[in-house]
Amino acid sequence: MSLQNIRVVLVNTSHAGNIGGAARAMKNMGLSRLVLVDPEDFPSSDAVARASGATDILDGAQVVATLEEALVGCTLVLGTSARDRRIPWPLLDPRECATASLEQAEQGGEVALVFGREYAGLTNGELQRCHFHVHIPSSPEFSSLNLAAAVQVLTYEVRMAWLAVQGQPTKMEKLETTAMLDVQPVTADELEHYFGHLEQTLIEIGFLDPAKPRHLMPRLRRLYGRSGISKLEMNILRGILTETQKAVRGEPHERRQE
Ligand SMILES: C[S@@+](CC[C@H](N)C(=O)[O-])C[C@H]1O[C@@H](n2cnc3c(N)ncnc32)[C@H](O)[C@@H]1O
Repeated sequence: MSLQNIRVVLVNTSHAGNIGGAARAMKNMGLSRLVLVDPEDFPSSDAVARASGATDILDGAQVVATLEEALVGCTLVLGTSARDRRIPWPLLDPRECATASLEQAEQGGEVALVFGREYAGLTNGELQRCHFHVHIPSSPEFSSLNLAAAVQVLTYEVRMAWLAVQGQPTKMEKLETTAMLDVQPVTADELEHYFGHLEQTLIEIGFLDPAKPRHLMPRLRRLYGRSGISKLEMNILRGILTETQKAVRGEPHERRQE
């Protein structure tokens, strides 16, 4: 499972809440290996609170004293930065970063996604330890994301790349039964039954005179034909017709509960 070869490294984080937020983001996206370089406040109840259930990631986090220790065994190191640095460096966007990470991990390599301090980011020395720099293309006027939000963006891209490699869908496939009915179009025969029901009801309420039908039904057919009606919508319309018929016939009817 290649995602296990990708670690998230947080360098010298000040706010424990951001560690929790990063853990939550990682777990949401299927990543599990968190490495903390010299965190200011960890373990911490703030981290647990922000992790919102991703406490297994916090419990399993490796705490080390230096970035060198965090990068032991890594064959690809990607350092994130909110701003341009003085020395130009090979730069990837988050999508390219995810593809490169997955390719490396699929080949059995070890990948580190490195994130900097809340107030100062990564130092130039730390960035120079990275093979590539990654910049999230945020607004140039306000380019710095919250640390946990930056982790979320990169891990999301990793997940999308991973799903593509696995051939797994990125859309929810199994809809609830009601939701299925809401998107499934009605068939021609269901529509025919509906038109029969509609015509009968229009006659019963006195809106359609079968002796002089004019062009009412063809016009209504044209109207419904344009609407791309779903099975659920058809069920609602059929229910309205049934209740209308009961009302004109003086039969008792049930109040509909939505
Ligand atoms: C709050 S930012 C640090 C901002 C810091 N003033 C700086 O100039 O780098 C904390 C960390 O989030 C990540 N980050 C925030 N915005 C980012 C962006 N637009 N692109 C890439 N990483 C970003 C980086 O890891 C950064 O070190």
